[in-house]
Amino acid sequence: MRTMQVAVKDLGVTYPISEGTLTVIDDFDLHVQSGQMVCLAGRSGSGKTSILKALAGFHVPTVGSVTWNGTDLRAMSPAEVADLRREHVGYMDQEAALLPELTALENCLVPILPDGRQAVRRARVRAREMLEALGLGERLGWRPAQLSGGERQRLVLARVFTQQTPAIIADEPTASLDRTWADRVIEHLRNHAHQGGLVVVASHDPAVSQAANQTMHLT
Ligand SMILES: Nc1ncnc2c1ncn2[C@@H]1O[C@H](COP(=O)(O)OP(=O)(O)OP(=O)(O)O)[C@@H](O)[C@H]1O
Repeated sequence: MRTMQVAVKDLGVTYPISEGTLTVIDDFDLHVQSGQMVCLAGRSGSGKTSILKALAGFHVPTVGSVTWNGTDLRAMSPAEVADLRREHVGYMDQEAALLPELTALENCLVPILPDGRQAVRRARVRAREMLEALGLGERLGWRPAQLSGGERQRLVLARVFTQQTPAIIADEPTASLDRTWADRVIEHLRNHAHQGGLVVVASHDPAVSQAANQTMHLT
């Protein structure tokens, strides 16, 4: 697995609002490398998702920098950032953007499509394994609307693991899961780090924090 490291330096996140700007994150620093799982904890609205989105390059920081393996995201074109996410930094969203017309198995293969037929064939085997491991073996041909909230969340996780990116960024990956499934998902994320992956998770779940090497509490 490719070695990854991410350095966040003096990060500031602001949003334009009708009264001017809202500063959500100010002067935030973080350093994570392969083999580590880091948890971002803190009250709702403290800015966890904003940090994860900056890490994944969904918005370029106005203040400070995010650097993956020595390359500042600001020096990368939008296409290069998209490639970074597809090949190296898998992102699992709270809103779980799944394509409604595609089955669970097909949804897992979407990020692999640009890699061509052979890669998709290989990924199909991996996708099945991940879906089975996450309790969706009987749901391979089902569409997202036919799944429960917790099943959809596990499907998004299966998709991220199918991508086999060395880094995984996950936003509240256990939020819709019961304790048993939440613990299994945490185990998968921890194993990814143990096997040399890099994991950053935003979570309210104390079990995620316990499994992580480091927890940063946002206020
Ligand atoms: N696009 C936006 N425009 C304006 N304000 C925003 C925008 N996105 C987020 N915010 C505000 O930024 C703050 C931080 O939001 P963020 O989603 O990062 O918090 P969070 O810690 O992940 O919250 P939660 O635990 O509830 O998911 C919130 O007060 C939110 O209202």
